[in-house]
Amino acid sequence: MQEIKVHDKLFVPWLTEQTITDRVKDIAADINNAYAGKKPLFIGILNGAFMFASDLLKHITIEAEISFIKLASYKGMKSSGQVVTAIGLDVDITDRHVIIVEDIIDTGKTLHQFLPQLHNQRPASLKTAVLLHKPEATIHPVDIDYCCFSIPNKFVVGYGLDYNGLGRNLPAIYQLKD
Ligand SMILES: O=P(O)(O)OC[C@H]1O[C@H](OP(=O)(O)OP(=O)(O)O)[C@H](O)[C@@H]1O
Ligand code: HPA
Repeated sequence: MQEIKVHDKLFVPWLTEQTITDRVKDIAADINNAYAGKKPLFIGILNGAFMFASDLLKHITIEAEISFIKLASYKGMKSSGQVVTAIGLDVDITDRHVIIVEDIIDTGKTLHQFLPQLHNQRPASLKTAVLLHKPEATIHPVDIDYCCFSIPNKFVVGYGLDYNGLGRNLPAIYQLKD
């Protein structure tokens, strides 16, 4: 894999497509074991989680449902501090076993704000499956139940994650070059 340019910035390879696939399969197997017979409802957070949610669900072999909501807060490489719900939830989650599918926990602001709103709707259980976590950047605590990769506090693109709209279609993950 070679370094790439997205808008004005250079990015270096960080996680290959194969590395991601292997780990996503492991997480799916853990969820299959934990949720057999519970018909979980996966909720993917758009836009960033579209690729992770798609690949994860391909390896879910138990009965399950998926829906999506759209939350957004990032402008360029910075959190705007405001989490906006652009498309809301169209399913009743009361008494359901809910698994939130998110591409990245960075500052933690997005899920820290959103999870209590879901708790209020009284799901039977509420857990999180996250592709990437930046522990050094997380200042708003979030419980992560299934985490694919802990990564350093550097901006990343690819596999659903963007820099100002570009890079989401890359099948691997790249890190901002120093
Ligand atoms: O932990 P945080 O600091 O809140 O960052 C994580 C959030 O930021 C990104 O969303 P963004 O607002 O960029 O929207 P997008 O998913 O449409 O790219 C990402 O998809 C997470 O939802
Ligand atoms: O490192 C990141 N890359 C892309 N989008 C993001 N949203 C939060 N952190 C990131």
